Amino acid sequence: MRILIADKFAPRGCEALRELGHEVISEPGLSAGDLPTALADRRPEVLVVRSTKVSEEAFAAGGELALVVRAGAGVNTIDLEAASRRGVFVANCPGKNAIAVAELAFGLILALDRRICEANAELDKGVWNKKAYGKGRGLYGRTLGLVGYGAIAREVALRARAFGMRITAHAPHIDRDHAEQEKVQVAASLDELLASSDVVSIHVPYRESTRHLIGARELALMPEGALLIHTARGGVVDDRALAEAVSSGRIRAGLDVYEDEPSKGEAPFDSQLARLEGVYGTPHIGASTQQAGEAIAAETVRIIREFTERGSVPNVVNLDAEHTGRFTLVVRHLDRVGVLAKILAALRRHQLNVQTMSNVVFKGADGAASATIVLENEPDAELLDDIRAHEAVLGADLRAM
Ligand SMILES: NC(=O)c1ccc[n+]([C@@H]2O[C@H](COP(=O)([O-])OP(=O)(O)OC[C@H]3O[C@@H](n4cnc5c(N)ncnc54)[C@H](O)[C@@H]3O)[C@@H](O)[C@H]2O)c1
Ligand SMILES: O=C(O)CC[C@@H](O)C(=O)O
Repeated sequence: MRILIADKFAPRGCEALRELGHEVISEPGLSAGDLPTALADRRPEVLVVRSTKVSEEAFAAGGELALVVRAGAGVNTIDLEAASRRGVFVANCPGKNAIAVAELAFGLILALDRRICEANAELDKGVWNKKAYGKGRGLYGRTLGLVGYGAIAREVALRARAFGMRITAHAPHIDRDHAEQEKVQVAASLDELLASSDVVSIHVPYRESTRHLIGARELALMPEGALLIHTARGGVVDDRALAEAVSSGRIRAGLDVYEDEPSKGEAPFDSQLARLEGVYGTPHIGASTQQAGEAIAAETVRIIREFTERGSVPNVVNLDAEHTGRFTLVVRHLDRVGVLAKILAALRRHQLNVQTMSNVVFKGADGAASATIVLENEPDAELLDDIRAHEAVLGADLRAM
């Protein structure tokens, strides 16, 4: 297969893909604007991206594309609807950079509490100012509020426990057993979490429903002197409202992501928010450790390998989970050419649409096989009789799901 890698990617990952026999084209400098032309010229079947946006236009140009791998967690940079319309699988690498992001989030928390950045900047200028910088509040016994409780938030919680912090979390679906085991309290609401936390750390994906999840109203709920850590995705926080809250001196913030951040590795960035005194900022480097890069590359290789060798896509994010069908038809049959086609022809005669289908073969030289066919509508008895009447069919059963 031809694989286009349109972002920086661990060299070990490129080598592993070549060892599997794939043609790998690495173009780390490609921008979102260049991507449609690159896809039309190179005609890859697989595209690997990190921050590079994959637009409707890119999907339209990439006629051969069958799989897009987001070498990271967030998939908001990929037009998933455009991918689904063309039957292109999109997969990500969930959790593989979670530790790296948690480490950065903690770096920001510690640095803000002790004002390490300003203290260091003054020392660099030859100024000794123990008086000003000896006023950290300390983390022990303070409350950390996690917005979202997925892979990254859990890693942050693990580290917070080591610092003796109390932890609360808010997310739509929290595994309460896991939370209890990890000594994480489930907040009754986002508002309650914001009002009761000394440090709030955000770990939710960017979607329509999480756009400006944290705006002026939510920021106003945070106690005086609290810290807001945002390493999730530009757009989850209303940056303008955050700039006002920080400018007022009520809260301070540690940020890795911004609403107007560049998608390139190097670019000018004239951000009023990032320049504020009460803001510590990093240029979207949460996932950028050598360890995370290698873990992401290994997962990307695994996804591509599964896809090319077995046709299945681990971590696929654009399949219709709701549309799983209501009836399962299990047909045991002789493992011969044409039997499945006959079963499908019977389904067509009865106007039944297949949702998912799989076929397994029993051990043995001249064996039998079993097909599992998931349907949305209930087949009538006549269809079952039709299928059972086939000389190569050993049995057919219908189950309601
Ligand atoms: N800074 C970086 O470099 C970097 C790296 C990796 C991921 N990220 C971002 O962090 C996000 C989270 O990553 P993850 O691996 O923890 O994802 P995850 O899918 O494991 O967890 C997401 C959590 O958010 C929760 N959630 C969803 N909507 C919510 C809402 N409205 N309110 C509260 N909680 C909500 C989910 O229930 C889940 O608990 C990613 O989507 C990505 O955008 C940033
Ligand atoms: O690849 C990166 O540098 C950022 C990735 C990160 O934002 C993610 O969602 O995994």
